[in-house]
Amino acid sequence: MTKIIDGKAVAKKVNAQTATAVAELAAQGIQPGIAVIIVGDDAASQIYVRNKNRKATKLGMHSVVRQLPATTSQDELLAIIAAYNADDSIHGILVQSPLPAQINEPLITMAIDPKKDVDGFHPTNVGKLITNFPGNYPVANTPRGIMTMLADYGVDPAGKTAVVIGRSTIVGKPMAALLTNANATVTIAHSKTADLKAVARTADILVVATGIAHLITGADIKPGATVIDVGMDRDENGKLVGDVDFDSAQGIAGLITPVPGGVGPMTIATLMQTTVELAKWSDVSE
Ligand SMILES: NC(=O)C1=CN([C@@H]2O[C@H](COP(=O)(O)OP(=O)(O)OC[C@H]3O[C@@H](n4cnc5c(N)ncnc54)[C@H](OP(=O)(O)O)[C@@H]3O)[C@@H](O)[C@H]2O)C=CC1
Ligand SMILES: Nc1nc(=O)c2c([nH]1)NC[C@@H]1CN(c3ccc(C(=O)N[C@@H](CCC(=O)O)C(=O)O)cc3)C=[N+]21
Repeated sequence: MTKIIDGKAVAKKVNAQTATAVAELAAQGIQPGIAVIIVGDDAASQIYVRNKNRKATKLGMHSVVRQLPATTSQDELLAIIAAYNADDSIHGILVQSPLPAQINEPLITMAIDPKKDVDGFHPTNVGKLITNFPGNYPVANTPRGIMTMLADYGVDPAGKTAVVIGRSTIVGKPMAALLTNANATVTIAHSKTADLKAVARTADILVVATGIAHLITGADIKPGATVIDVGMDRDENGKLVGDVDFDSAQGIAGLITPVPGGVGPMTIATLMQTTVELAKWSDVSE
C-alpha cells in the first residue's frame, strides 16, 4: 500500500505556527515584511508570486510585489535590491527565477543582504548549510519544506540511502546537504549520471527535481521507498504533473508526494516561516 503525503495538510500546520509567530511579533511592534521582485512576465512565475503574496497577506505580513519589465537592466535591479536591503520594513527579499538573459543571476544573489536572503541562496548562507554551522540562518525553502514533511510523516533520514536527482542551487544541492546533515547516505544524480534508473532504485528516500515530466516510473523505485516529487511539469495535454509517474508508483512506493498538493504548498509555507524567522532573529548571518 502506498501512502500519499498530504503537503497541503502539513503546510497548514506550518502556517498555523507562522500565524502565532506573527501575532507574537505584532505584540512587540514588529510586522514581518517580504519583498518579491519579478522581472518579466513568465506565466508560471506570475502564479507562484501571486500565491506567495496572497499567503503573506493572509498571515498578517507586510508583502510587496515589485513587477519589473523584461527589459530591466542589471544595474536597475541591483539598485532596487540595495533599496530593500536598507528598508527596515522588509526582512526578506526574494528575486524570482528565472531572470532574463541580460541579468547575471549569481551576481544578483550576492547583492542581497545575507540577513534578508529569504531564499537561502547567498553563498554565506549556502556555506553555513554545507558546514552545518551552528546558529540561525536561512535555508532554501523547497528542500527545508521537504525535511519538514519527512519529519511530519515519521521518516528519519539517519542511516538511510537517499538519492537526489537534480543539482540546482534552488533544490538539488541544498536538499543533498540537508539530508547529509540529517545523517543519510546521499547520492546526487543529474543529466550526466550513468544508469540513472539503477541509481534511483538504491534509494530509501528518492527526491526528484529535474523538470522532466514522468522521468521516474514505478520500475525505478525501490519497494517501500519514500518518493518526493518536486517537479512542476506539463504533460501532453497541458495538465500539471510531476517528475514521477504517480500512477505507476502506486503499490511500489511506501510514501509519495502528489503534484499538485505535495512539495509546492510546503515551499510557500516554508517561505513564510523563514520570513518570520528573519524578522525575529537577531544573530542571523553576520
Ligand atoms: N514545487 C516546488 O516548490 C518547486 C518546484 N520546482 C520544480 O522542480 C523542477 C526542478 O527545478 P530546478 O531544480 O529549479 O531545475 P533546474 O533546471 O535548475 O535543474 C534541473 C536538474 O535536473 C537535472 N536533469 C535534467 N534532465 C535530467 C535527466 N534526463 N536525467 C537526470 N537529471 C536530469 C539537471 O542536470 P544537469 O545539472 O546535468 O543539467 C539539473 O541538475 C522543475 O520542474 C521546477 O519547476 C522548482 C522549485 C520549487
Ligand atoms: N527565487 C525563487 N524562489 C523560489 O522558491 C522559486 C523561484 N525563484 N522560481 C520558481 C520556483 C518554483 N516555486 C514554486 C512555488 C510554489 C509552487 C506551488 O504552489 N505549487 C502548487 C500548484 C501551483 C499550480 O497550480 O500551478 C502545488 O504543487 O500544489 C510551485 C513552485 C518556487 N520557486
